[in-house]
Amino acid sequence: MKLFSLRGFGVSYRDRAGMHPALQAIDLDIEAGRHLALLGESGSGKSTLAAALAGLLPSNAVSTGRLTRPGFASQPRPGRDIGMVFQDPGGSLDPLIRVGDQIAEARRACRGGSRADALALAQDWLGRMALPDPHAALRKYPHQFSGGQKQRIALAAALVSEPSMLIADEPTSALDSITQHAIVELLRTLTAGSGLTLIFVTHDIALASQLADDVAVLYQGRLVEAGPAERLFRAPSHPYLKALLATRQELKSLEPKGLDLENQGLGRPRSHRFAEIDPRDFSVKVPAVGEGAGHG
Ligand SMILES: Nc1ncnc2c1ncn2[C@@H]1O[C@H](COP(=O)(O)OP(=O)(O)OP(=O)(O)O)[C@@H](O)[C@H]1O
Ligand code: NI
Repeated sequence: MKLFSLRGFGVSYRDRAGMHPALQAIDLDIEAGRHLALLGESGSGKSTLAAALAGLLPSNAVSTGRLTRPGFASQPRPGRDIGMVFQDPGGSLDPLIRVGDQIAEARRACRGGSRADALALAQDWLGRMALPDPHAALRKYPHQFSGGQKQRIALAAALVSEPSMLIADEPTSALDSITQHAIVELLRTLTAGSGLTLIFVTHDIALASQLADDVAVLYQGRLVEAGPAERLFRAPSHPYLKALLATRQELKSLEPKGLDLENQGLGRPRSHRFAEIDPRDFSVKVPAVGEGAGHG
């Protein structure tokens, strides 16, 4: 089943100087239950496309062409039908509200129920997100957690209302690479077989390969490549994707051998979908900022 269908879709942003196209002539279908990575460099239009799908374009955005949502009975409601997580956990979390209350209120706003039940669910979700001591976490504030932990909390708040779809806009790009891969791996295992449709925005091809069924590549506001991840990574046709993959090869050849972080128990991803695109090729960095090193 198609959740979204875009034909000749475009978005421009209006300012005093005029209209600035951010997306042009996008033809794309998004299937329910699939994991789509939106890949592209900074400014290529990824967040604009994610916002358009969520129905959250800012007021100075003007869209053209067609965007239909055949998979939704009515206009999907952000929060209830579509969960969102952003790069900055501040975009998803309120610094002044206890973590438990935030997640519980997200649940109640969408699904009702008692506060006690919602808090129990909040604790449950924090546990699924592998947050240490989920019970104690309920009473803490966001600043008492590390960046990686905050993103786990933001994910719990987005998923607690059981949306049919999650849009994650570079949810890990502010984190160190080991934490990034740990969170993406968590997202992959949590969503595997759940039927949840995932749109994962990233400029990181290694992260994309870790969880995507399908990949859509944006370049300067245009969709230059889209299809099953396996095929695209094996046989890229657009020069931009080819260049990205070539960079990966160069990094690989520069990399010192024998840095086996996995055996040092540093939370490296356990499995990867594509042997040829191994996230580990990118992620050998000094693991100074570890997950679990909270600030509080
Ligand atoms: N609210 C806005 N008002 C005006 N222009 C915008 C707005 N949001 C984005 N743009 C412009 O639209 C273009 C696409 O931006 P967008 O944020 O969608 O790209 P992106 O691929 O998500 O980039 P990044 O990886 O840096 O997040 C850019 O030129 C950007 O400056
Ligand atoms: Ni963006």
